[in-house]
Amino acid sequence: MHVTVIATEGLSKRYPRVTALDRLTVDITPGVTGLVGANGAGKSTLIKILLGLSPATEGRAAVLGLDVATAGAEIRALVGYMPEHDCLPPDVSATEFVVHMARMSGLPPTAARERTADTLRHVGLYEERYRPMGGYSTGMKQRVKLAQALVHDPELVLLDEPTNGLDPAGRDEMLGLIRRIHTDFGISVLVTSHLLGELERTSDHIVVIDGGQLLRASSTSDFTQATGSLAVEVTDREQELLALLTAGGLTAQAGGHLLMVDIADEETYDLVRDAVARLGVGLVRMEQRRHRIAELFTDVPTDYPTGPMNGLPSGHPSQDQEGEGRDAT
Ligand SMILES: Nc1ncnc2c1ncn2[C@@H]1O[C@H](COP(=O)(O)OP(=O)(O)OP(=O)(O)O)[C@@H](O)[C@H]1O
Repeated sequence: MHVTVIATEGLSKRYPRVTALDRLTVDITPGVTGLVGANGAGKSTLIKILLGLSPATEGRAAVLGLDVATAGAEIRALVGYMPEHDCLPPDVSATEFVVHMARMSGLPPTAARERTADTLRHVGLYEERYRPMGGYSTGMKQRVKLAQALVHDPELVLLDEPTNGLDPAGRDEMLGLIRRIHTDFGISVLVTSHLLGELERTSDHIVVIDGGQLLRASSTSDFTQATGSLAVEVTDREQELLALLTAGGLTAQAGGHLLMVDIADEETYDLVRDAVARLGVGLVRMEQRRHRIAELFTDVPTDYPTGPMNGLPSGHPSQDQEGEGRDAT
């Protein structure tokens, strides 16, 4: 087991007019890692460099301990890749296609057929797998793309925008499948999305890039760290409770029967409980509001077509994806 599945150091990719990656240094450990960034942030560029398909302009990167500059073929034998765009031949069935991809990865014919059947079943394609893919829904095509990334039993899969174009139910199913790639098979996953909210649910670690630069890399729990506020709902006398808490040195706001109390430290809970007891009012609930990743980014563009939970780290409204409006969760 590699302690670091992906490591980059000062990695840059410059095109004549655009710097797609700008001195990116990041370590990615085993598990599910979400790579978040607006359209054009450099996610696909990073994936192509990691697969050894596109040379970096400067800097270094290693995948499973192998140098991307010299060991591209070895890396591609150990890594599965799900590309962002539709790339499936319409006249071929999922079974034929995935068997072909398994053979390309070096599996002998019988193993390729067996692995194909298992993998297609795993991603939820059954009888449809014998029909030409031209008639498939977007969700079915995404599943085939996922299956071909998994068929040769890789150590790591790189999934480029796997939820693209899916409706909310399809997206949830895809996110569940992605999670299980790691929990059921122990395969590490790097999954990209411009939607922070969905990666927060799926990933152990989150890496945020913007304009080709690293904005943040940490565990998902650090992102969602509970430093926020305590929601306290009482049956009545909320203004008196507010006065008591404020007198006790806490910062709080009241609205209706609900008070939002800033958590100063562990004692905050005791102070709230004691004040409620002193007033003799009923405590309906007391719960901590966790910050969600998207709330950490304050400069969400106002013209972005989705709700705030899917906010982006900077102002790059989505322009070129087929599924606009699909993000309303
Ligand atoms: N072959 C290329 N030639 C010139 N510029 C490119 C090329 N490939 C990508 N770029 C530019 O590099 C930047 C990063 O692109 P990249 O595709 O990596 O972004 P992304 O985060 O994957 O976004 P998306 O989800 O839209 O693909 C963009 O400004 C893009 O226009």
